[in-house]
Amino acid sequence: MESIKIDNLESIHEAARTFIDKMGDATVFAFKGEMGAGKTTFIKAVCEELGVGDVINSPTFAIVNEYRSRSGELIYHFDFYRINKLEEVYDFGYEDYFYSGALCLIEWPEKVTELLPGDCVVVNISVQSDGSRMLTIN
Ligand SMILES: Nc1ncnc2c1ncn2[C@@H]1O[C@H](COP(=O)(O)OP(=O)(O)OP(=O)(O)O)[C@@H](O)[C@H]1O
Repeated sequence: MESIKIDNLESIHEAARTFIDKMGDATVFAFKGEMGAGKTTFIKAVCEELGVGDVINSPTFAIVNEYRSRSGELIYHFDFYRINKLEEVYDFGYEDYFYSGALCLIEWPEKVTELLPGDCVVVNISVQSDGSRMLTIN
């Protein structure tokens, strides 16, 4: 397990670069954390560091947003918060995304636990008493 501390919003890009350095060959990342923990904010910083030029928003209404990195690689950003039944994810064709080899950054993976690939990396984001965030990577 590795940890990255994010002291404040000013240092989030530095934390995102540290995270990118640790990603290795993994492609599917599940970001867990309570509402407001900072999942969207951190994913946005990671995407910006990867050179995504598009606007990065939580895809709450779309389930998935698709971006391209500076080097042209596909990035999928999921938010499964509104998923109520796994069938909704089957219908949407999750395998085409999770097993595509493209980078998948997932918010609310708890909603689709059964469908996540075995080699999915879990990233927990927790709010500390001083407002900083602690990322733990498993
Ligand atoms: N590292 C950080 N330091 C300080 N504030 C932060 C940090 N990360 C996020 N925030 C702030 O916390 C708030 C919630 O962040 P964000 O929307 O990213 O949370 P979330 O985990 O995606 O929430 P939800 O599950 O509701 O989508 C925002 O106002 C954001 O600016």
